[in-house]
Amino acid sequence: MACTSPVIVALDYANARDALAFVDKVSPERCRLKVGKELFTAEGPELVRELVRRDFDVFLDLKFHDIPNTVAKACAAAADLGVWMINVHTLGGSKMLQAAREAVAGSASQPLLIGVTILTSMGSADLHEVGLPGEPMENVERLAALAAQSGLDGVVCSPQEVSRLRQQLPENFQLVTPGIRPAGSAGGDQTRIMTPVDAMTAGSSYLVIGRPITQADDPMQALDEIEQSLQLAVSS
Ligand SMILES: O=c1ccn([C@@H]2O[C@H](COP(=O)(O)O)[C@@H](O)[C@H]2O)c(=O)[nH]1
Repeated sequence: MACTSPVIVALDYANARDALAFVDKVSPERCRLKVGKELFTAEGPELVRELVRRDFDVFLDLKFHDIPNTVAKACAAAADLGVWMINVHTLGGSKMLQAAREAVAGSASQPLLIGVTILTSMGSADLHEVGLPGEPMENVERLAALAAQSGLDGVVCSPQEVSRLRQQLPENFQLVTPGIRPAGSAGGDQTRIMTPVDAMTAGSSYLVIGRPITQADDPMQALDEIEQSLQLAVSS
């Protein structure tokens, strides 16, 4: 059975043992899983293959950003792992994005190819520091348009940009949103945040959630509560 939940749990663990202790308690129908830089650097592709073998939809969040040839080769290697979604930084520019698009199109498994716009940890002062003028919103809008023109399947953005992007981009364009914080949970290093229900109401396709689940005293209860809040919002 396919997963109908929008929740992608970020497996930001230091090692495979800790990650699999969480994974053993969930099923592929219940949630999707994200493997990011920490876990991938520690454990490599074999853990990704194991999650794919267990039938999970895996988002391999390595945010490739390099010259077009290198990114294309990295995307092809990522696609060959059989993952469901991969990503690149849109700030790599259209040549890099199109090279990634062609590499994925030529792969056997053809994962969704998503472009990271502006990291959800960044506010306007952080953008100005690196020479990007304006607010996160206008930067995200510009980069999301570039991603769409370059043939990507969607973008990573904060939930705060979703309702604006929904008015500008094709209906089937995927809006993948980290920066999700249930009411009362710590923001940590995230700057542009929203609750799971508000993000879905705004039009997010997927909610990427890490610490509010994985660092909770009881991760399964935290996941349950998020799921229940989403179900209640749908039924009300
Ligand atoms: O702009 C981005 C892109 C990726 N992420 C990743 O999402 C999760 C969020 O984890 P939390 O613990 O829920 O903050 C994490 O793996 C990031 O690498 C992001 O946060 N923002």
